[in-house]
Amino acid sequence: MAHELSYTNPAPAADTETDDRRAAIAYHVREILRLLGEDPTREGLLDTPVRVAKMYEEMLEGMWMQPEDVLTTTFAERAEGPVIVSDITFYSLCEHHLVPFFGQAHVAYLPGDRIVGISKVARLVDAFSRRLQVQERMTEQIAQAMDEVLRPRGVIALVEAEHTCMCARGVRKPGSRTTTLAARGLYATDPGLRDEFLRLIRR
Ligand SMILES: Nc1nc2c(ncn2[C@@H]2O[C@H](COP(=O)(O)OP(=O)(O)OP(=O)(O)O)[C@@H](O)[C@H]2O)c(=O)[nH]1
Repeated sequence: MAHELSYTNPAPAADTETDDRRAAIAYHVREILRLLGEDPTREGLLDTPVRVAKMYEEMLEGMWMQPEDVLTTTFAERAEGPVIVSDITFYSLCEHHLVPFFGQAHVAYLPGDRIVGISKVARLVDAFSRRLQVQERMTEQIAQAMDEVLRPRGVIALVEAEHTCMCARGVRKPGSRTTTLAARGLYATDPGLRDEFLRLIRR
């Protein structure tokens, strides 16, 4: 569905809103601790609710990042071959269980008239991983944003991840990995380019 790829997120909250939100989340975490039979006033748990609130702010900071603000530094260069940024480690938060999934993203593009600063590709992965996510949507969003902002001849994103909701709980299959792939432009139509990409990232 189109809206799933939307990058339109709330604008960053004002400081007072951030403070209010942090206090409200901490309040609810304290209640969860109580419901779990814990004593939230004991020393080890005293600061936990605020820590958890800050953790969500950090792990979800991509919610307030727009791809066009991330893919900022570009240079007028023509490169015939692909640019591949591989093994970009990311941590995301599964929207079904609110536990992490993490792994590596590999992104390649065939530049149009401009190349992008390579660190910006890793920043883009952060912008989409640090949200409540599913792996398929995250992969599509990376490819889509590269395509829309940079207008390359082609782009491909491959994400490999371990989901703690599958490893530490539920079906309990540690070590299982999920791979997702999204392609646009020439990478969507030319199997040879896909094969080259997979060979160059050694998968
Ligand atoms: N496709 C996809 N599924 C995901 C992702 N993250 C978590 N899931 C799955 O979301 C599903 C949620 O299933 P439910 O049956 O509603 O939840 P559950 O009872 O906790 O399921 P189990 O994990 O099988 O115990 C599970 O199959 C998860 O493995 C993801 O990124 N992509």
